[in-house]
Amino acid sequence: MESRTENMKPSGLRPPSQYSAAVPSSTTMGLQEMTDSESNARSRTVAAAQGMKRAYTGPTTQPEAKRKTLAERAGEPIAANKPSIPPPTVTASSLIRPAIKGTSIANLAGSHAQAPTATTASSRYAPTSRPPVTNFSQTLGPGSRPPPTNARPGTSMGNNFGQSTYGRPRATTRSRPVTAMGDRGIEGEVVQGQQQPNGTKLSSSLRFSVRRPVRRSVSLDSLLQPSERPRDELGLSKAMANLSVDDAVGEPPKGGQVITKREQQMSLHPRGAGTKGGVVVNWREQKQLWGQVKSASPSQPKTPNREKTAAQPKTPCPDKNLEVEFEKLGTAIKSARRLRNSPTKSPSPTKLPYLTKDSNLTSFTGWDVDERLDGIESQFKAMKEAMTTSLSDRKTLEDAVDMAKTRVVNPQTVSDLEREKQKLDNRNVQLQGELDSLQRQVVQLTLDLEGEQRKHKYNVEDMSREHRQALDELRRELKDETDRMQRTHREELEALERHYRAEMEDERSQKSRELQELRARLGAEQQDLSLAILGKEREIQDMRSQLESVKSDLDREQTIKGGLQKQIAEMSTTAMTLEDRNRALRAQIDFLESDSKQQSDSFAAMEARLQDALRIAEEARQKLIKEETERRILFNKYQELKGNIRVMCRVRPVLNESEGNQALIAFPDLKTSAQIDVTGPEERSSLGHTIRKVIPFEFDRVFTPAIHNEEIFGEISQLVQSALDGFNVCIFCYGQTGSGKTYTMSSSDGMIPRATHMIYETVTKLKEKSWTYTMEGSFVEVYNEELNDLLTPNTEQKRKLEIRHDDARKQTTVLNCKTVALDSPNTVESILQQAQNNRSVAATKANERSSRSHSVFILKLVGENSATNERCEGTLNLVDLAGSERLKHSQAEGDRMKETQNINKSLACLGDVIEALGRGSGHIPYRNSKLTHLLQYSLGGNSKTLMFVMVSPLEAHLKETITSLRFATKVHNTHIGTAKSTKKTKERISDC
Ligand SMILES: Nc1ncnc2c1ncn2[C@@H]1O[C@H](COP(=O)(O)OP(=O)(O)OP(=O)(O)O)[C@@H](O)[C@H]1O
Repeated sequence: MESRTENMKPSGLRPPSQYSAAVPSSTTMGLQEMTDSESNARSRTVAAAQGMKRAYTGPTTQPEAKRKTLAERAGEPIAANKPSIPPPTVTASSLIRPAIKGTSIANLAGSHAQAPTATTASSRYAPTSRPPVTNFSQTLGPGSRPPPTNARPGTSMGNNFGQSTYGRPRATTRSRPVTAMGDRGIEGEVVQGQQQPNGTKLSSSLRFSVRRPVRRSVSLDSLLQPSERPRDELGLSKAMANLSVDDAVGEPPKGGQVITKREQQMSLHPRGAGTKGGVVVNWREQKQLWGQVKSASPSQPKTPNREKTAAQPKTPCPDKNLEVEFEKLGTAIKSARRLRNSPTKSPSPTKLPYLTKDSNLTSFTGWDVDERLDGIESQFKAMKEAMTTSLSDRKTLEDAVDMAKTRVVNPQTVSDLEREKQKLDNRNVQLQGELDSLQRQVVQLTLDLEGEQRKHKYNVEDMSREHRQALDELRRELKDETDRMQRTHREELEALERHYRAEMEDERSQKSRELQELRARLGAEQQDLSLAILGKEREIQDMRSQLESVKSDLDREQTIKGGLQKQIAEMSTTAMTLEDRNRALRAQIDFLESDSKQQSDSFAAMEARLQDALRIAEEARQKLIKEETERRILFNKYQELKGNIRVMCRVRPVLNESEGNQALIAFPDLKTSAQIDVTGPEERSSLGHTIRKVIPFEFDRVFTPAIHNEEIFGEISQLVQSALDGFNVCIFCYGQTGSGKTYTMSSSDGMIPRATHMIYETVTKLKEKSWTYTMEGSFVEVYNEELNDLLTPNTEQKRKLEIRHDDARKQTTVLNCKTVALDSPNTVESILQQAQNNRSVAATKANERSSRSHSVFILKLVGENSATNERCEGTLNLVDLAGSERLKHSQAEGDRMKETQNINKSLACLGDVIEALGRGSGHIPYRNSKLTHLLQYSLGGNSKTLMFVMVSPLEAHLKETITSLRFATKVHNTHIGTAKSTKKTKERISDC
């Protein structure tokens, strides 16, 4: 057996002592007496080996197997002559493997000597499904089992009982001579039993030598066709194979013969016929025996075997034993299953040999008992079937034995057998000779083949060498070629690189030259362009100046053209008149030429009527001039009746939400539009309540935020007319910063442009009444009590302005002040723009662009009437006062504070002057401030003064608003010149 089997653990199902004691000694052991180790394939080997080891002291100590006598051999062909006996379908190992405690498959096999199990020992690793080996001869030949590997140990048939393998090299086992078994002997390769690691030679009796001869048998089978073999030889081979299988589990040899235990028990073994027990013969031994037979058979006594056979006590029929043992086995399996299913049940003491929970399971606690039991059961069934088959085979064999016995008894049969033996020997010798010649042929062929192989090998080596050399040569050439090509390519590459590099350098230098040229050209072009641009700018400036001059020329030409057109129109009118006159005169001439009296009377009447008409026209013209003069006097009286100093109030609208909350300002009398109610800030009443007073103010006119400049000018246009009539008129705007003074006075549709436009229109109309006017305008500002000329640019040297009063004419003149003749209405816009630019404007916290000076637009109007020789000289002063905010509120510092102080001072002086005028005081403090000094003849006397008090609608400016309104009320209550009714207003408390 294989050496590894020794390493296998012993079955835990039975103590080793039990099984080892049971195996070798008991020749009649039943199934129950077999240990699990024996029945277990893994343990079986050990058990067998141990058993064998105990039985044999060693192969070397055993005597050589006794050669079979002819008598012993005589019975064999008989059994072999029954080829119809079916081979066992179950392998020995498959029988052994599923066995449970107390069951020994070897014993089973031994007890049924008629059921040979021609399987290999390796079948313990093969399941029962392995295809059964029909018989020994069937395992040989092509297409049979695969050849065993060399690792396999020696066969069971030769090594153990035939001879020792000690000191016998394996190589010597090849090419064995023909054995006593005829063709079988030479078919099998005799393999020596292998030395086990423990030094013992394992018995191969548990294995079968069926596989071993396979390798050699292939060639030999091809040499010896089965059809050529005698039928009886085949039968003999099979019988021998069967015998060897059965004997595998047999006892040690007795007297040089290996006799199984079963053969000792039963004399019915087929090979026992004519002999005392079966002979264990492996192939090696068979070959030896064959030689022995050849040499010793003639002198071999025949009778002992026969006697031995005859003397063999007939063993009781094993069928019954088998059946009993099968029953026991079945019962044991059932019990085991029951025990498995009811683990709490104590095992019966009588069934101790079975697997119980008390069994020594330490080594196999991990086994799956159910699976194992299932396996055992299935294997048991298979075994049962095999045994059934074996029994039938046994019966057949028994019949054959009986027949053989009959032959033995019959001397004729013995002689027949001898003859047959002789024939067989002859045949064997003949076959041996053939085999020798065949072997020689084989050797020769082998030698030839080897020679051919050597030759071929040398040829191959030569060719491969040549090929290698050629290949090396080719490789060298290829390498050289590759190197050469690479060198060439490298050189070409370098040359190309040099070439392109040079080209690139050239290109680069050329490009850089071009770039430099381009840069130089670009720089020159840029210079030219900048020069051209400068020239163009100069041209543009020239063109602009030319355009301006052309424009002014055009204006002048247009004016001239207008005048000429007028003249043409007048001339054409005159021409038409003259033509009419001419026609009339011609008619008159014709009439006169007619020289009739009627014509003379008619002419005289017409002449008289013409004279009347001329007289009436003159009277009407005189009346008209007189009426104009009367209108002026009446108008002036009307103005004086309205008051020479008038106060109007204007509330500007809220510009946007960011300005803050709106003050509570009401306009209660929309009919007269003369009242304004301002709700004052919160106050504490005497009772401690928080109250807000509603302060009513009344003026000549109150303008709501919705009123535009046009409507406001309608109110002051009469004052402009007064100026045209020769009165001094002063219209000024008073109010805190941002209340809308400049907007009312100097904006594009403010009072100044509107007044000048009105004056132009009126002057044109007055020409019909023989009035011609000259208009001069000047713009000054009072800043920090200094007079500034706003029409002289700040860049120019400004001379100091001085105020001169002409008491006789009641006119004021400002020396060194630029005066502009207003010969067209457009001139006023340019004057206003120029003045606005030169006006002192500084940033304050109250208003970003607050006017820090009082500006005064002075328009002198001088009119002459050619018809009446009348002359009038009036002055229209349009004053935009500086912001009237209080110093505390404005938080002015430094220069701003000084400005504010001067502003407040001049405003205070204005109030004082107005108050003095109202009181009719003999001394009017005009000289207290530059402003009042400048406006001396426009305040008081027969001058007309209009003060606009400007009101901011914001809650934040409420206090300033009230202050301004109170100042305006004071002015409004001033009586200058004519009597004026004064109304008293009373404050009331609003609902808070
Ligand atoms: N009636 C109005 N309708 C529309 N906008 C107005 C009106 N009155 C004043 N404004 C605007 O209010 C702003 C302040 O007005 P304005 O400059 O005339 O105030 P001011 O009293 O002259 O201030 P300052 O004393 O600082 O010169 C301006 O932007 C102006 O256009």
